[in-house]
Parts: sequence; structure tokens; C-alpha cells
Amino acid sequence: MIQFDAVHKRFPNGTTAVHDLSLEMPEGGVTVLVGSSGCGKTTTLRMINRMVEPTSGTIRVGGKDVTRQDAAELRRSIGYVIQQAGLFPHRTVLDNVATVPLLLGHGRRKARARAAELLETVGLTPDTGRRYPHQLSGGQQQRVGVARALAADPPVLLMDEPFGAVDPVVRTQLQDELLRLQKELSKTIVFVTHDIDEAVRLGDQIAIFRTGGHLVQCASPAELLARPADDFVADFLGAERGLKLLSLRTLADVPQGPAPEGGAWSLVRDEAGKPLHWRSTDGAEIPVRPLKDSDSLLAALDESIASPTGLTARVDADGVLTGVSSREDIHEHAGQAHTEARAHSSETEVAA
Ligand SMILES: Nc1ncnc2c1ncn2[C@@H]1O[C@H](COP(=O)(O)OP(=O)(O)OP(=O)(O)O)[C@@H](O)[C@H]1O
Repeated sequence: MIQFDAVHKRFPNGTTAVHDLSLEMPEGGVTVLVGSSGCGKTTTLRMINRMVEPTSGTIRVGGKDVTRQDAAELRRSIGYVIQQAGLFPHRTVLDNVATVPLLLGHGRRKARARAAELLETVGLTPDTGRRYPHQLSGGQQQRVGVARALAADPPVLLMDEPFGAVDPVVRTQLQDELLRLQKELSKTIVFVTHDIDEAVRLGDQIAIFRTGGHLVQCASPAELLARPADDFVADFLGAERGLKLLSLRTLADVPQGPAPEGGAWSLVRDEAGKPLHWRSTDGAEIPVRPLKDSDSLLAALDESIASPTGLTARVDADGVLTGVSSREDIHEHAGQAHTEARAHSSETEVAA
């Protein structure tokens, strides 16, 4: 766990970057820091590994006051990933990642073997290791940055807008990859972003800051979306708060029935039973986007609107049709998701 207790940071030029911050970042969870530009997110992050020293207050990592630890040693136990990956341009990718194991005293062979393993962990092929950073795409460089941050197997990972410089498709891939890795590794992650959708997707809790380094609200994504503390938070979350909440819920509990037969539209499948498209009696074909139980209610709502029948095709892990869900059932579950999120957040309020 990382604990901030009444932490204040005032730079010598008089700027207060962080104001009286008390915040707990749970072990094995992802805490996302969001807020407008200059509200103190990076400063907060950098105080954890002592790249910036607090003016007052205490920061503890795993119960230990960071200012009482040797800064270099502390940093070795904390991975750090930044926007442009920060790779050494004149070293191969493999050597970039091997730097940390080497620093930790592993021999050269062992360090390189560990680096190769890490490149695989973050989804890069072995030949990537022989290239130089400029020979990789932005997304690949970010993966190398993550591999390097994981090299010392640190319990804590600080990520400062790590996916800010890549296009939306690659960004989603990198987010998926991080979620997959996190399931395996359970690191304590502190993640800075400007993108509220990214925050909702990745965060176990989201801390929203406003200018002057004030923490306005810290809550789980569902609680935040259901009950923003004030207009600032509501504005920050954006107009489609209701839809964002649906992105957190899956389709699993929505009932399904058999695909329609003999009506104006039928669902065409291949021999294996995988849905291909909707076909009308007069021969028109409309694409189908089949969804799995793990897909979100938001995706289901979207498909129920796009589908000519209002039905969403459901498939198993192999892509074989299991049934269809109606627009009405999806709507009803969407409404329930909101009611539950509101009820849950008011319970948490009472408990607090
Ligand atoms: N070394 C410094 N000296 C003086 N002021 C600083 C220093 N570093 C940051 N600041 C100021 O502290 C405030 C918080 O900066 P910080 O970088 O933490 O914000 P941020 O929320 O991460 O911003 P962004 O989203 O734009 O990256 C800003 O007003 C910034 O100008």
C-alpha cells in the first residue's frame, strides 16, 4: 500500500503543486490520477519515488516512510514508465531492458535472458530485442518501457501518461495488455492520464484533482460515475457518464433466447454455427457484431441499436452462437446497473 498523509508540495518559485493530500493507494490495485493540466498529478507520482521531495507530510510505501530510505534503493523497488518510454537510443532493445537486471548484479547472460523473457511478457517478438528504439513504432517502444520497468520485479509501478503518444487503436491494445499483465502480476500501480475513458477502464480507484493540487474525489469508477462529488467532477467525467458506467458492466446476466426463424430477418451462420450477418427476406445483408459474456453492456446497447432486429447475437469463447438478447432486456439491465451503482455508493457513504 502507498499512503499519502497530509502531503504538501510547494516549489521554490512559490507554486503549490500538491495541497494537503491524504490518499491511500491499495496494494495490488491500480490507482489512476486524473485532472486538468497542471493540477499536480506528475508531482504526486514523482514524490513516491523521491524524484520530487515533499515540503511537508509523509509518504509511506509498504508502511515505510520514503524519506527515510536510500533514494537509489527505493527507486529500484519502484518501476517507472513515462510517455516517450525514455529508452536509451544507442542501446538495443534487449540491452535497454537488461540494464536494470545488470544494475541489480545479475551477470550479463542472466540479465539478457531475463530481458528476453520480459519482452515476451509484454507481447514483443524475440527479433525486436536486436533492434534499436528508433526502429520500433511508438506502441512497441511503450511496451519496451513497460518491460524495462518490470525488470526488477518491483512491487510498485508508476506510470506517467504511458500511452499518451500513440493512436487510439494501439492505445486500447496497450491498455488490454496492461490489464492482462496486472491480472498475473498484481502490482501496486499508480497511473497518470488525461483520458477519463482510460481511467475508467484501468482504475480500481480514480483520484480526481483540480488546479492547485487539490484532491476533489477518490472512488471506484462505478461510484464516481454514479455519484460525482460536485460539478467539477461531473464536468470532468463528461456528458456520457451513464454510458461510461455501462462500459464497466458485462452482458453475462442478460437473458438470451433462440435466434429468430422465419421472420423478416434471419441470422445467417456458417457450418460451425458462427454468426455471419443478418439477412432480410428480400436479400439485404447487414453486418452482425456477435458479443461474448465478457463484453460490456455498452457494447451490447450499441449493437442492439445497430441491429436491424434490435437483437444482439451472443457467442461462446469459440465464436459459436449461443442465443440472442433483446434490446428491451439490455435496456432493463442498463437501468439496473445504474440503480445498483447509486445504491452501492450511498452504502459506502454511510459506511464512511
Ligand atoms: N520543478 C518545478 N518548479 C516549479 N513549478 C513546478 C515544477 N514542476 C511542476 N511545477 C508546477 O506545479 C504544478 C503541477 O505540475 P504537475 O506537472 O505535477 O501537473 P500535472 O497535473 O502532472 O500536469 P500535466 O497534466 O500538464 O502533465 C504546475 O503548476 C507546474 O507548473
